Amino acid sequence: MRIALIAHDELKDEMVEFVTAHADALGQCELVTTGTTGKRIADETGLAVNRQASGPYGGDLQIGAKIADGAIDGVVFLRDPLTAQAHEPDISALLRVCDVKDVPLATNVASAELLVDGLLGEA
Ligand SMILES: O=C(CO)COP(=O)(O)O
Repeated sequence: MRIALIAHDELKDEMVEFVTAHADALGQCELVTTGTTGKRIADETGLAVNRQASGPYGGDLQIGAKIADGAIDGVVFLRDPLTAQAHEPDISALLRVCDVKDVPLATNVASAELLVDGLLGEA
């Protein structure tokens, strides 16, 4: 399975916590991340990640392109619902292409648990 992991700054601690809790299952996957999220995950969980650019510098679009290519099976995108992002158009494009390609997308930890359970057979 190829899983994309992305978190806005206020949610990065939650992302590291989530990945740590599911390290066995996620460790079997190819993990694709945006830049800073991936650095946190790699440094703090030891899992290997394929880091793209940071979100504000095109990382969301790079992951969106992989989704368009059929190269991603599921996306966990812990979005900050309380902070405006300068690269909101890129974020919208990523969310949209998930719907276009019918790729499972979780935007909070509760749904991310279900996504991991559904795709990887673990909650
Ligand atoms: O901004 C992001 C997603 O929109 C995440 O990017 P970083 O992981 O580089 O912080």
